[in-house]
Amino acid sequence: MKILTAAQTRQADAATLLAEGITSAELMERAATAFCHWLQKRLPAHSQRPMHIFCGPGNNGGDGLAIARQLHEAGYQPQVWTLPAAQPSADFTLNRQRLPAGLPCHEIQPETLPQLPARAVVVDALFGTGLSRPLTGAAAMLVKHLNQSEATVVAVDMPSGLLTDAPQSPDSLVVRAHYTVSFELPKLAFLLPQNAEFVGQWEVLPIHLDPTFIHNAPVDNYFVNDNFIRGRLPARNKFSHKGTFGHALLLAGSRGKIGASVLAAKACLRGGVGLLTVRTPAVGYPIMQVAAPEAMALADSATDFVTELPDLKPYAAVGIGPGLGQEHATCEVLRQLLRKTKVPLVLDADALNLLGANPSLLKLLPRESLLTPHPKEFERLVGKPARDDYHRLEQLRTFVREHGCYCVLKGAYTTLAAPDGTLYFNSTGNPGMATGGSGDVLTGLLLALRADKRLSPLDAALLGLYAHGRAGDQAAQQTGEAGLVAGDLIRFIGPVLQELTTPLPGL
Ligand SMILES: NC(=O)C1=CN([C@@H]2O[C@H](COP(=O)(O)OP(=O)(O)OC[C@H]3O[C@@H](n4cnc5c(N)ncnc54)[C@H](O)[C@@H]3O)[C@@H](O)[C@H]2O)[C@@H](O)CC1
Ligand SMILES: Nc1ncnc2c1ncn2[C@@H]1O[C@H](COP(=O)(O)OP(=O)(O)O)[C@@H](O)[C@H]1O
Ligand SMILES: [K+]
Repeated sequence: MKILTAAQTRQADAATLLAEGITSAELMERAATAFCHWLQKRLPAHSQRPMHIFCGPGNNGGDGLAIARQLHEAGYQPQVWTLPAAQPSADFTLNRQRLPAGLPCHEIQPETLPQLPARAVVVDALFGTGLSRPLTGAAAMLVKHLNQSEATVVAVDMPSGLLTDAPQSPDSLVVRAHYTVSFELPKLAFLLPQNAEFVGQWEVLPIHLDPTFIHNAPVDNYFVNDNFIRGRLPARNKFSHKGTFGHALLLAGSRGKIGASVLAAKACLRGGVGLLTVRTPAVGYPIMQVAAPEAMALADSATDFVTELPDLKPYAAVGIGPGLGQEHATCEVLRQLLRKTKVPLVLDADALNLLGANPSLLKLLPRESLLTPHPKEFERLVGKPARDDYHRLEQLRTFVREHGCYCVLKGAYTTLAAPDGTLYFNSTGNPGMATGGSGDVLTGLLLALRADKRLSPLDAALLGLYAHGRAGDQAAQQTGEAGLVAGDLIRFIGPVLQELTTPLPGL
């Protein structure tokens, strides 16, 4: 799914009007109907909860007025409030005129702000994608009032005051919505942690914007949902053998962190790798042999950490990092690996910390390597903290372009950056996965997919992220989010990959 900018969203609206030969008011009606269906499913007309719809002067306010009319027709009894405005938009004016006489509509004045008890439902239709500057005056006062109330707030398209694809100044007022109901495609603002307190739980409803426009729109950002992943994982050929899916090498573990290497190894095996060899410090050798008998273990001559790089000839991909530690000798293993490898690399955890601490190593990074930092590891890699989430995304684009690599910034909506700077925001996963070892599982899974020669680097990374999150979602259904541990993810990897496998064409 593409993520359009605010400007592209306007163009998509215009293209739709042209392609379908409809008026902007008709498109607005479509958005309002979609919103009302959403609300009606959750809040029946007979609930008797007081409802206040706040409308701005533009088309977001126009949406609010059309929503008020439609809800009124469906038996709700909303109160409508409009901001004083010199030049409301044409569709605002049209929908203001279309409000039925029996529907109360007031202009907002400081002294007439309505009481908003906890039972009240507020529809925020003040500003959407057309916001061009921080809120001031009556709008600012109203947003303060909404945010101080305990009412349930549902934002139309955007929480008012939030910019669609750029940070607003830190002291700007933004509505804190519990729900944001948007149209057609997700907005970049919804995907960033710093906006979570405003956006709340969000949803996108289809309003059938022109598919040709969307198809042709050049974008820097994609939202990775089920449709976007379908068709990327080919079915296994009947005559495939273990060589088809590659022999992976994993360098992981140190005393006290052998568990990380076990989690990564098991995830790699469940990810469909043909063969797996794990280089482990001597202390991990018996553990690995017992915990993951399907993997071959190569014991290092050192007891507590990895000091030797095996001969790389047999391997189709190499993963390094989980539980590795940052000993000097281990750093030298990483240096040799970066110098010698001719196959895809997956780098995680301490391998990334070593890269961050030794800039000379970063220069050796082979092109198309896949790095999987969480935000702190990413900060160490680039050497300076991000000003905010938008700046971090810019740092991410710069980093992948400079190093010709793929980089996965982990978190909710884990973000994959491709070497050309395109960003892919993953849609699966849940906060139950914020637990030690989830990242090790991801590394193992990505290693398996990078060893599979049938997959491009981009498809391997996208599939890995999506399947990892979906395994987390399925695991959490059984364990609950709090009860989820990283090991639970592993047994769902196989079934999830099966679900994502492209079936034979139907007859
Ligand atoms: N046009 C269409 O065909 C559709 C538009 N839709 C709605 O239209 C919205 C976009 O409408 P608009 O482009 O009119 O934009 P908005 O309604 O978001 O706001 C624009 C208006 O607010 C003013 N404004 C911007 N920032 C302000 C500020 N800080 N303080 C005071 N005034 C400010 C502008 O001068 C303009 O009058 C979308 O978010 C969506 O809700 C939907 O109905 C879908 C279809
Ligand atoms: N709130 C969340 N929503 C979705 N996924 C999450 C969330 N929190 C963490 N995750 C996922 O869990 C994994 C955690 O990885 P990481 O931070 O490296 O942990 P560890 O080092 O303990 O393995 C990442 O893949 C991340 O995307
Ligand atoms: K809004």
